[in-house]
Amino acid sequence: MPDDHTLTHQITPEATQKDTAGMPTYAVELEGLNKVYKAAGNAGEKRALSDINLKIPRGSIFGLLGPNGAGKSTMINILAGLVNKTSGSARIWGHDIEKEMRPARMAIGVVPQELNFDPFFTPLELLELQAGLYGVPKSERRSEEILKVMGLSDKAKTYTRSLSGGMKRRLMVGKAMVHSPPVLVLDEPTAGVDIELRQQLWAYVRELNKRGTTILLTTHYLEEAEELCDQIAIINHGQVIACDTTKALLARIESKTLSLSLGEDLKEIPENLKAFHVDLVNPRQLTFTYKAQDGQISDILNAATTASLVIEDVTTDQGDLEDIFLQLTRGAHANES
Ligand SMILES: Nc1ncnc2c1ncn2[C@@H]1O[C@H](COP(=O)(O)OP(=O)(O)OP(=O)(O)O)[C@@H](O)[C@H]1O
Repeated sequence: MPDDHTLTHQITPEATQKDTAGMPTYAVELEGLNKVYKAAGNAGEKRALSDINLKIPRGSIFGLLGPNGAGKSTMINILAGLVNKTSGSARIWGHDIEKEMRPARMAIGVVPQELNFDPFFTPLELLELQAGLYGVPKSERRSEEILKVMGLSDKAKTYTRSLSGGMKRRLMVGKAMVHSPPVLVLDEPTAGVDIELRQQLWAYVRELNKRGTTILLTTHYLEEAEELCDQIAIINHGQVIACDTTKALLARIESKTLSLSLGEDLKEIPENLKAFHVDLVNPRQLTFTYKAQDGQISDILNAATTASLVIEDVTTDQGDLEDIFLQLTRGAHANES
């Protein structure tokens, strides 16, 4: 048996790639990707993806964010080969999902949202079965190594139904890694799990990424994307409405707020303040939203003084992805109407 380092390293993409120079710049590339679901009978069509262009850099942790029905699952299912695209192209690890179906499939592992294994199998049996489905020859299987990396060695031969929630989730990740894919897709990895378990899963994801696996994750938890992802794409109504590094996305948008607590009731926003993005939250509170990088804060305070406001307190808030998301989706709706 190889030593620990080799064991853990074996499930990484570097281990399967002999020549790192031959690796693609982008782990996943989508070009003009469209999906229209044809409904049965006369129910019409549903456009789920509209001209999606996306490049996911090799080695990144890439977040796909969007509200319910935005098209995230459709995109993932196309990559996983579970849904046929209507038009456009998708490449995984440089392989076209249609023209080079097999290498494309081998390059990706998908961890679905729902636990999808038989509770009467043991983790070891499950991984062996999955490896068989992927046609991994017995001599190349690494079930025990994977269990070790996922912290499940001592549970290798117990029924999976007796595993804790966290162990089951880790086993799902292990199952998606049996064929050593360089790209791992996690669909809502921490939906409905408690904070401690979420932290634990994040640590595993980071670890896999550090060893070279490119991670694509969908999430509703903006905090999760902010915490884990290098880059984020926000999709809404089947369209990419923003795609940037997490840092740039945070800096780019009007994400800071400045709240003024007033000593006297204010009936309406003074004329000279209307040039700013300002809300009269209640008669005693005015909230300004501004771009972090614009340095508008002194302009706002000067204007508030000119308007002779009685200011009792000033608070600022950094803003987070939730704010960005709301702004962007609001913008998208405005464009539509
Ligand atoms: N098999 C299908 N037939 C018809 N319409 C579908 C089908 N699957 C999804 N849709 C529709 O396509 C759109 C995109 O759905 P999708 O499941 O990809 O969104 P999502 O972003 O993954 O949402 P969620 O976060 O709720 O999982 C939705 O309007 C959905 O109703």
